[in-house]
Amino acid sequence: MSIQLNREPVLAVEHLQTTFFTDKETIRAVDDISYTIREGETVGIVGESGSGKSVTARSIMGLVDSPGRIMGGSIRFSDPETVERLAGRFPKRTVDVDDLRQNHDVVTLVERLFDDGVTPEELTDGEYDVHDAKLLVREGDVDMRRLVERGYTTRLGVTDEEAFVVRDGTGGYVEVTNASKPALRALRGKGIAMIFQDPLTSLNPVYTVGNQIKEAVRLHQGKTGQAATDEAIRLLEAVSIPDARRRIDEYPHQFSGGMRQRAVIAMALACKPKLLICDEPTTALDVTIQAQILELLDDIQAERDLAIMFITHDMGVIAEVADRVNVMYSGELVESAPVEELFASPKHPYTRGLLESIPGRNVGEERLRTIEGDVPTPNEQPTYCRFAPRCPEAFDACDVVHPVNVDVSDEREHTAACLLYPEELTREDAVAYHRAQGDGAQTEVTHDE
Ligand SMILES: Nc1ncnc2c1ncn2[C@@H]1O[C@H](COP(=O)(O)OP(=O)(O)OP(=O)(O)O)[C@@H](O)[C@H]1O
Ligand code: NI
Repeated sequence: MSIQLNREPVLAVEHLQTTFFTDKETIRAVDDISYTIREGETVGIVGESGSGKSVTARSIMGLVDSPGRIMGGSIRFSDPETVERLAGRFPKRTVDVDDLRQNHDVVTLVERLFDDGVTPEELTDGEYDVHDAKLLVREGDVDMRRLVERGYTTRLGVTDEEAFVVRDGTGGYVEVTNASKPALRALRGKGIAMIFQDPLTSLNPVYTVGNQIKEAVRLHQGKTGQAATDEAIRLLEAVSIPDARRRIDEYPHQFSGGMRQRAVIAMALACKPKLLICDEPTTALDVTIQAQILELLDDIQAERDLAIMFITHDMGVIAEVADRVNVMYSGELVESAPVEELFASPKHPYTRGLLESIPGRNVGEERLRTIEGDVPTPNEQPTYCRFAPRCPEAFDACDVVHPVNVDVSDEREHTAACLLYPEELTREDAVAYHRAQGDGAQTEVTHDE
């Protein structure tokens, strides 16, 4: 647990939008969310039930199935080893930006795009007409990387199907939202691993714990026989399972809840992931075991430089594990800050509400204060604040203007999406600011269709 602001993000989520189309309704479970996770950093995702935490995680793992669909945005995973591995396996879906720069002229390519029906608005986020867009291209403000990032490789005639591995001199990334099913399978486990609340979803009851860990070791480290057994024992010891040599031959039902979760962590580690997503991994466990598991994750992280995305609705757990916290509400990210900053100076009324409901926080208070009401299901593109109906500080504009994330402190990287900010503006100016920003975003979403 240490803040590493100077390091490169290993995961960058931008304008992610994941929607479920059920018979009854459309649920915008993840509605335009952006954030990054750096190497060795733990990012906590917190919010009440139904706020979209798990759907965010499943989107990153490429595990969103019908009736769900990723409707927009990007998820870039920048682990160099994964990029090279997938580039090797999927050469036809890989582009090298340096190669493109050497062998193509960006002006010609963009003109071809325009001929092909791409509008200058699409290319410049709605800001410029053809003439100005061409000028931007000629002046070098639109470069090859940008074209590739916008997902134009097919239309440029560079690949037959949209590329999902992008390489260039500064490194590269895998674009999860474009990845094929086989690529997603190759990404999971070894690149990004996930631990769920219920360890039984990851353990098969008919095989011994040892066999399951050995299988992961075989798949991801290529070890077999005695070498695999030794590695499995080593992993079980690494997650502090006592008497590992004997317990390796036991079945999941012979393990306690805490021990099962440890075994699942051992399985995840066998894959040597770069990013570990933990979706409420300790919620079902008692407090002592929970604390042990959190400590274990902390040790493992320090040892392996793992990036961790930790989902929980428990602010107390967040305080213990996270370097940075993202607060989600009804599909949206409403506040993001380094953990100390968030606890010392929460800005969004929702975050304040969550903090007030932590047991033992308000000394002398008898009843635990909770925020009244429930998280609304996000059914439509919001033209208002989704928290307003429950917000103690709501005012008229909250019903008609959608708040965007704005910087709320001099501290680095603290944002909140609330019409009360930026604090230095008058309320009227702040509202006007959010309204203007929101209009911009709306145009962009339409063009991303
Ligand atoms: N397979 C699905 N089909 C339809 N709707 C879904 C599906 N999965 C999730 N949703 C909806 O997406 C929204 C967000 O759900 P999500 O599971 O991400 O919430 P969460 O923040 O993880 O909550 P919890 O703390 O209860 O786990 C909810 O409204 C949920 O009903
Ligand atoms: Ni969940």
